[in-house]
Amino acid sequence: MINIVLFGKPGAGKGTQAEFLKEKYNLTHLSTGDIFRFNIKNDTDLGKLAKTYMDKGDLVPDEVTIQMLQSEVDKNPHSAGFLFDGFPRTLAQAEALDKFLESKDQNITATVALEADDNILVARLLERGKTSGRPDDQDEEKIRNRYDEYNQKTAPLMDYYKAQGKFHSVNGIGTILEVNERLNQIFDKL
Ligand SMILES: Nc1ncnc2c1ncn2[C@@H]1O[C@H](COP(=O)(O)OP(=O)(O)O)[C@@H](O)[C@H]1O
Repeated sequence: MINIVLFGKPGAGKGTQAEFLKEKYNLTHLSTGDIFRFNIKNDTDLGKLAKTYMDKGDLVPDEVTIQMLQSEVDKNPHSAGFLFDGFPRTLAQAEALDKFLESKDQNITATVALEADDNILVARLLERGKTSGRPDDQDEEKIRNRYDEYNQKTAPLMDYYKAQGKFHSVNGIGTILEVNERLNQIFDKL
């Protein structure tokens, strides 16, 4: 069983690459952003709560996110492995994930970061906002806030995983297939 964390700033291409990786390596793809958006669309209590944070580009509180993620993992008891996309995003989430997996005699196999320059990413997000309908993609201030959240809360996780010898990174600039090929090279060695 392999459990992978896909890292990257907003717009780095995590969702796009996860679609390829989940097929090729037979992984269950869990995107916390997608799960929150699904709940918002269906107007659930979780969706209503998450929306107040997401619309501003803030992170949803840890307790809410961790609990949601754990219940999604538990919905897939026969999974051959998970591809976590957009989770963990804080140190508390990373620690909770380690503990949770440990309670199931599992662990994180590796984390892979998609690296890209902020200016390229902001342009990508504004472009995506024209068609995605996502309020957090349509306003440069909200986008910049997501980068601030990332730099303050998520970037320190790289050191957390480096210390465990589980950190890899690939250049996220190039065609979708080029980036996919770089990721496959890492995944094939796990
Ligand atoms: N692990 C998480 N912890 C807290 N909030 C999260 C988490 N994952 C997603 N969110 C919320 O969902 C929003 C969108 O996430 P996501 O779809 O992964 O987009 P992106 O990485 O492009 O910003 C985030 O800005 C945040 O508000």
